[in-house]
Amino acid sequence: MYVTIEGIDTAGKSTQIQKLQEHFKDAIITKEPGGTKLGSKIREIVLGAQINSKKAEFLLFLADRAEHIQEVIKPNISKMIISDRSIVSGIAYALVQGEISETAIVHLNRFATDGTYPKKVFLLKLTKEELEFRLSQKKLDGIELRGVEYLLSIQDAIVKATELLELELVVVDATKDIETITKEIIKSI
Ligand SMILES: Nc1ncnc2c1ncn2[C@@H]1O[C@H](COP(=O)(O)OP(=O)(O)O)[C@@H](O)[C@H]1O
Ligand SMILES: Cc1cn([C@H]2C[C@H](O)[C@@H](COP(=O)(O)OP(=O)(O)O)O2)c(=O)[nH]c1=O
Repeated sequence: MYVTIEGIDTAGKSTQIQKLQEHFKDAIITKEPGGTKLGSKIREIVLGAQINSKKAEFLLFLADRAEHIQEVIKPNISKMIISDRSIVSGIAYALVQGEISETAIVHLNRFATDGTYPKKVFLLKLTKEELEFRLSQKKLDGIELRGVEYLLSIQDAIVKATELLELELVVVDATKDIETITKEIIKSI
């Protein structure tokens, strides 16, 4: 089963992926952007904050996604795959960005993935207060520098993205302690 862990920056995705890896020893653990050789190069470019064109940024994420689906997801689709982000983030960030129409965003993402979507989406949901606290604790990258309100609107857009793709969504309270969250996810998988 292909599942994805979604959430805004600092929601605890990497932390949970690490815990899930300890539990599901045979699972394929992967991520977007950066789950392939090409993807790690694209990741450096998109997070480097030197892109001016929003369309260029969107297309780079799509290129990362197409390579990831072909090289990692499709060959392992019968196994347990746990991904840190997916098409769901791709659609959510692009919806909030607002320069590309909803129809084009969904259509181009379907093109990039050949319609290979996660079976289950876990959203690690943060409150504004906890997001502010966690951001204050880390060095921010280009996307995170866009601010708290921006990230909270992404969180809502993640829910919208799962509706547009008709995916099963499990909302998890990301302010709970790490072990409780891991248990909730494992129970639901
Ligand atoms: N459930 C939690 N409660 C408190 N702090 C957490 C929790 N999960 C993660 N963190 C902390 O929040 C920060 C961001 O976590 P991380 O897993 O890197 O998030 P993401 O991968 O979503 O950006 C880290 O400092 C991490 O230790
Ligand atoms: C997958 C994807 C991520 N993003 C953004 C979300 C994140 O801010 C950034 C990289 O994601 P991520 O690797 O989760 O960053 P971090 O480890 O700092 O949490 O790219 C998009 O804008 N579009 C996309 O399609």
